[in-house]
Amino acid sequence: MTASNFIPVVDMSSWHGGSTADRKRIASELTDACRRVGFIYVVHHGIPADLLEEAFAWSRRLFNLPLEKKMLAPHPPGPSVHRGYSWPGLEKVSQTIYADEEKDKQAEDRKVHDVKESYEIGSEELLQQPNVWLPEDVLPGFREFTTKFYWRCFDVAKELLRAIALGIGLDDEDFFSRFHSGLNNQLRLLHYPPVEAEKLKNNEVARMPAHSDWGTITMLFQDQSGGLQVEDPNQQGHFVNATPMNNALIMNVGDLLMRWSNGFKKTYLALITQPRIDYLKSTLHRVTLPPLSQGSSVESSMALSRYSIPYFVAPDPTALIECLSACADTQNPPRYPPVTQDDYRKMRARGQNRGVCATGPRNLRNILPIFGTTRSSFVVHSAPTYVFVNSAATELMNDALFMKTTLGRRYSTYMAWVEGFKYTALADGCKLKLATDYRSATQTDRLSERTRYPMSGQYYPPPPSAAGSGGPQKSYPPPPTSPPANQTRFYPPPPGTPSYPPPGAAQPQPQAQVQSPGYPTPPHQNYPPPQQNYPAPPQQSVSPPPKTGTPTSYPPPPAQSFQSPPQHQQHMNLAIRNNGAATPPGNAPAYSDAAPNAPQGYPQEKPSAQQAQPQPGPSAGPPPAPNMSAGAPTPGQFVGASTTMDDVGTFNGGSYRISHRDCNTIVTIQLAMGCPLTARPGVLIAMSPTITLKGEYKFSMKKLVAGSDLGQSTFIGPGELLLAPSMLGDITTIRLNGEESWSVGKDAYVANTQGVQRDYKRQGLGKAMFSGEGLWVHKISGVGLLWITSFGAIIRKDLAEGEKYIVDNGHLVAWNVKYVMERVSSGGIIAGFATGEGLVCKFTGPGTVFLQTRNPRAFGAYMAGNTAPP
Ligand SMILES: O=C(O)CCC(=O)C(=O)O
Ligand SMILES: [Fe+2]
Repeated sequence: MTASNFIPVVDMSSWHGGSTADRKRIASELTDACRRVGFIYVVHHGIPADLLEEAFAWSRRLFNLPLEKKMLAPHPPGPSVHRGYSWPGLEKVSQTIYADEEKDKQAEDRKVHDVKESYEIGSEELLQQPNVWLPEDVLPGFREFTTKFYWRCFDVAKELLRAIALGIGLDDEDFFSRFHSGLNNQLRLLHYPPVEAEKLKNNEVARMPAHSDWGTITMLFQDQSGGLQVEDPNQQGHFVNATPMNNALIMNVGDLLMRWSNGFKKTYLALITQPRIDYLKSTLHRVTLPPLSQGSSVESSMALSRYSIPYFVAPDPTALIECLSACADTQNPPRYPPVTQDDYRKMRARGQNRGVCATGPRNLRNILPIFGTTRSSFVVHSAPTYVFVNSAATELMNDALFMKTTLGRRYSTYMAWVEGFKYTALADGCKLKLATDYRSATQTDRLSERTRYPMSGQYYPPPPSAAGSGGPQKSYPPPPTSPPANQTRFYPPPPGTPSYPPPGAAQPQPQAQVQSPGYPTPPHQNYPPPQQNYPAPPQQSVSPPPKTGTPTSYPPPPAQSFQSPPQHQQHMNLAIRNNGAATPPGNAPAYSDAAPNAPQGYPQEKPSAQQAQPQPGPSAGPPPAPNMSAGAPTPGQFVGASTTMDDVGTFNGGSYRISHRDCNTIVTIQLAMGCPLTARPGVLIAMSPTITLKGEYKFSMKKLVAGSDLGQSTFIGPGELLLAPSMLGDITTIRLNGEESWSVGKDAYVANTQGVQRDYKRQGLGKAMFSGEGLWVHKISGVGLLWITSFGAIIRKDLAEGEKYIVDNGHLVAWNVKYVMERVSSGGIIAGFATGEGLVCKFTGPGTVFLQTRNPRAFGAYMAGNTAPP
């Protein structure tokens, strides 16, 4: 079958200004083609040929730039922002569904990189996805042209959406337009470099594997090279050429229009339902070897360079895509739960980039090993939704992603993301019933984005210049040398919170790397801004006590007058917020601007855009000086390392993101080729198959006491790692600058980058040691990043020179301060904890102490008390 008689052609010339009959005819031709094939050549669409030529000329100019220039606008890590330049091999498109017996084939396929480069452009209005532009002098005029072209394409898109609304039979021609302000579309410039035809044919490399698009419609412009193929909806797995047609655009239906119209993907649902034919199809398509010219053989041919420009039309992020009543009836009830564009996009993006397909049910089985559940089988039924663990898999009908988290030793939660909604179940034996089916989930289980989307990252192979280093581990090609063009952006606070101005001209600058070996640094990042601004402490004082009654007079607080942290740091206080009532009366000590002898902060290895903004956490720069009143910090003066916002950053050879900080914290680490990372055994939850793992055990006498605490796992990139501690708590990053040594509690150590040294030591307790109990800690020094975990939230306390502070042992996480350990008897300052008495540590500044808000032992005792039989 040839393209011309397979993909219908629709001529829009009499759409504009045509009679009602003309418009109805065009609308029904278009919609009919959407029903039968899902792909349509649209001619006389309204974009002039010379404008299209110009667009291709800009694309060629862009991709002809040297790599290091293109890397000045790198695609940010993670699936949430899809903008800027993606180098060959970065993205792996996949949607193929494999039968169980084809597992090996699928694993093989995932190793095949997509040989394409692309540049994604969105609207400037979509703040969640800031554009990543090249510096203007690298390609003057590029930004202006592509922006203009973006909006020109949208004009055409609006007409196509109108025609579809009319063709479906909606009374309201503007129905779809109302969900499309245009800000959420995406213009994609694509270049497929020349490649040996034989390699493409043999699947040694790919151009773009079969997939459906995620939005409402796609308008695709392609050059004359060929290679685009569309699946024949009547013959699964059979693809036909979408031969280039001069000046035509190819329109195809995306998943969201399919869902709106109660459409189907034959591949998934035809097996279980008899689909009606009148649904709009989101058809699989791919880019592969173009037809060879007559007489030439695959062995001797090259697939030439190919350029294409898709324009993805998507509803606004919050638009709820629900089955249209015109497309459902009692025989054909809605097939898909409502979903917002943003939810759906994220679900697809996750699968797309991780090499895990988020929409193919059978791919669940490929996901399971990633989450370490190789011995379990999961079965998902549509309604009610059940998950069976350790039982035989039968049939999978929903699109789902699973993740397992462990709560202590006994309980596991299994979370399923089905069609973008989260289900949670607690294992009781081997059978799990999910909490909700999707209908109730849509109303009651709309959890926060962070909770619903656990996979924060994706595997980014290093840029091509960095690949293939076969040499010794420490010698890697240099990272890209400049930051993305646009890093100055003011992110408005959420509604209802006071807003503080953005940090002045604090644009992150590339900074010399602190660590010695040079790994290819992942591209500089434009992370989303912190989500929250916290209100400033109120200015007013609490009213003085009433004059009547026995006046009680308390001695004034010690004369110490510590200085206030800079204003923005006060706002970052998350651990204890000043609600006004606790503000000390007017005689509070005077504050000045800077603390003498305040401990020095940790140098940034590489500042990120986010780090230029006020943010909490140890990586946010020098610790603020404490603000003391009556010898204790004034409420509002703790610097909470605790936060629910993601902490993101880079290090030499990788990047990290700490997310899900609602007690389910994970750290996602991207490692460049050859970059090592050391972690505590057991913290791994998932990793890319490209990571190599070296288990290493330092055996010594210490092991007798240290047990597994001295063991370590070393992971070597490239790829992604997901690490999580076993406790319910947070994770914090400490940047080590080589000049200090940290003591880290037995259970607090999670992982560190190369350059960090770790030992396990018993603290010299001197006369304070008693009853054989000691305090074993990790002694950590060197240069690099260290990740620690807490039970509960983590609080950072910075101590000025000579400042003293007492902390219960059970709440200690890490410190770099001198300390003295003491036993405090029952009724002492630590009274009230489950142990009744215990060790406390008295610290003397300067330095920093990290505390955890919960005491694991106390919690253990509490749990034991509550789980004992009555
Ligand atoms: O390059 C092409 O022709 C197709 C591109 C495509 O399908 C996509 O980017 O989704
Ligand atoms: Fe596509």
